[in-house]
Amino acid sequence: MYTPVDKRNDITIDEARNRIAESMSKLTLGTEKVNVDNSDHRIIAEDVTATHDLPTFRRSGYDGFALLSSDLTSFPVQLKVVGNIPAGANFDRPLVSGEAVRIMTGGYVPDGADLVVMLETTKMLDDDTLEISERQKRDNITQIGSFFKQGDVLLSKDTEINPGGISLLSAFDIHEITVYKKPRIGIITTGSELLHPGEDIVNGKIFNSNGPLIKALCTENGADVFGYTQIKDDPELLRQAVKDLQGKCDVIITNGGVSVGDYDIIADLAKSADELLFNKIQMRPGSVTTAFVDKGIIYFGLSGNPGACFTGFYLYVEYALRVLQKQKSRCIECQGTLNEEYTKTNMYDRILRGQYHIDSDHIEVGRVGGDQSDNLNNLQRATCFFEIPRGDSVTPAGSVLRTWLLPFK
Ligand SMILES: Nc1nc2c(c(=O)[nH]1)N[C@H]1C(S)=C(S)[C@@H](COP(=O)(O)OP(=O)(O)OC[C@H]3O[C@@H](n4cnc5c(N)ncnc54)[C@H](O)[C@@H]3O)O[C@H]1N2
Ligand code: MOO
Repeated sequence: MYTPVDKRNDITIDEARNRIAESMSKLTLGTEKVNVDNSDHRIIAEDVTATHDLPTFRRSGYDGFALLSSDLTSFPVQLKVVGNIPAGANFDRPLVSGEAVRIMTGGYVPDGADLVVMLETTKMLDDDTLEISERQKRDNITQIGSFFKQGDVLLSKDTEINPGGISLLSAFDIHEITVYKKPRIGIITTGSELLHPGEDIVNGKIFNSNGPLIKALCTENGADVFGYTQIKDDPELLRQAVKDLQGKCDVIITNGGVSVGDYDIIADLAKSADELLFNKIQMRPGSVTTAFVDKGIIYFGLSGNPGACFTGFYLYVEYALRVLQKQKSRCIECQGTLNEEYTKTNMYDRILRGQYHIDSDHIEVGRVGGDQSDNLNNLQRATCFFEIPRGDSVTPAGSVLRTWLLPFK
């Protein structure tokens, strides 16, 4: 029997994101220790401080000679070369007036010496006599603690570590750091039309392309996919799939079944949840994207249509995962200039999958592939979204539009 459609309360993209941010900020991720070598893109859970000054010794910035600046009063001046200090070597006595040592970049500047003269501005008169003819402008010495003093914060809590940070920690011989655990995600794809990999194609059935899309996007965004399942449009199977994930996941992402059809089982689950965040957004595609909280887990119900699923992930799930990890979205919001007229109109803002080019003074955006929400021919190629404002007028070329540059593209 036909069931009347619920009236949904539609909200803007920004309002939906605000509701997500508020809910995500109530979740906390545990912490764990990881090896620094494996910490790229992990989020540091406590300040990491310098265990010692850096540099730990006065270091030569150039290949040349270390000497006492007080010896350079008149020119030319001759000094006796009393040793050689390659990088890594020690020099066990203070240098005294009239002496110089050959030194390499990174070499230990001996006590007493307060100046390194670059090799290019020196002359050897014989095997151990050095002549300097010019006044020196800089001492060319990197002083102890000039980069970091012991106790300085190297990387502060909630920083996303990158290879630069890994190198910094390695410079202090720090091998292990405390990071937040990765968000644990469960993915449930729904649809009686979905084939399993390797099955024969038959009328009405399709391969599941959104499941692998969501899985890859979660992984790319620093989450651990704990569960992944594909079920038919059956509320009992959904209940079982949710039960299997409860207690193991921070976030459950479902796909399909959020619209108003007879088999939209996620829409029904959302209705009985502890808190509905939204189930209608003033955008296309993905207007039925849904989010709710139930038993401490945050659910995102992404649309089944591939274009809508893709768009919904970046605008809401990526954003949520980043908020959960105390980071800003990696989708860079900016203004893009439309490269050609767009004639379709809609009652909701339309988020088009596009490509961008950075010109000298602006970012140009244009469509790529089809704009229908069931068309997946541009998911690989899309590098940005841009927003065609709602209304009934054509959007002319040159319009300046809200744009999001997509990460890892
Ligand atoms: N009467 C109405 N019908 C529809 C409305 C509406 O407002 N009133 N909204 C339309 C819009 S817009 C969208 S988007 C879809 C959203 O539907 P659901 O999110 O509930 O998704 P399904 O109905 O389950 O599937 C839609 C479409 O996507 C395909 N699909 C599903 N899962 C996958 C997958 N894992 N991989 C690839 N493709 C998938 C599915 O076969 C359908 O073709 O509802 C419209 N209808
Ligand atoms: O919400 Mo649907 O994806 O617009 O076609």
